[in-house]
Amino acid sequence: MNYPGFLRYSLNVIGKTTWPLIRVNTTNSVNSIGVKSYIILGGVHWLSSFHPLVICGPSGCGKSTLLKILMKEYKNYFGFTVSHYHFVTRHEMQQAIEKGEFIEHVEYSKNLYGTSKNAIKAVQEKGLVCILDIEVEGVKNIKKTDLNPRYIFIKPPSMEALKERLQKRGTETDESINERICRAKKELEYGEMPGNFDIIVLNDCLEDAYRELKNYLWKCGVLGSNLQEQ
Ligand SMILES: Nc1ncnc2c1ncn2[C@@H]1O[C@H](COP(=O)(O)OP(=O)(O)OP(=O)(O)O)[C@@H](O)[C@H]1O
Repeated sequence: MNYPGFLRYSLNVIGKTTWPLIRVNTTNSVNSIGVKSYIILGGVHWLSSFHPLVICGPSGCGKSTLLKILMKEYKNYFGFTVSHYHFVTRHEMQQAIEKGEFIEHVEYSKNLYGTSKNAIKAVQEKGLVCILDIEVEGVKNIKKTDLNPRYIFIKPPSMEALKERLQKRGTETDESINERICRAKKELEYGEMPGNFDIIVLNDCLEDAYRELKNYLWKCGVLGSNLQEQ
């Protein structure tokens, strides 16, 4: 069983030093001398300082699908915050934006969407890695802040495949699909520009895409090195 957020500490584990943070899974982990437990040598750091993850990609590329699998496999690691429409009046939201309460915000179809600092903080205070599923414009805004997340771009195999996925999902009208496809072209341009994202995951075969995403999360330390051994 994975420790819930508050119990996930940064530890120095016998036989190896893990940094900056590891997640301990006592039931399955065996350390270098074959003992199924850990001794805490280092200090305790809350995971709240951990880099958030920004996940971005054209509508229909499979962001939610991949995140659902990730959150199912690592139940107590991630907290989700979407760039959401706030159920307040437009005026109230504008005031909050002016006060600097939002880390990013964008306007689509005359609605304001945004991710508030409080929403991120609430996830981090639970000791979870905060996942932000946001649009390209939101990514651009986040890049101006000191949030310092890992940037992940999910890319569809082709425009045709993207359109087919949106049609099959059955959530959009023809008009909305066309709007999304139009927007996708610009988003792909931005997503594929070198330096804009830490990783571009091609979501053609879902299994391969998930493996690539997970490998990256291991590589950048979001998923702890001790878990890798299990
Ligand atoms: N690799 C894949 N192969 C085929 N279909 C896929 C694949 N990944 C996701 N899908 C399907 O494509 C559709 C769109 O996926 P999903 O809803 O996850 O996209 P999204 O990027 O989260 O979209 P939005 O930004 O609009 O929320 C879903 O019906 C999903 O089941």
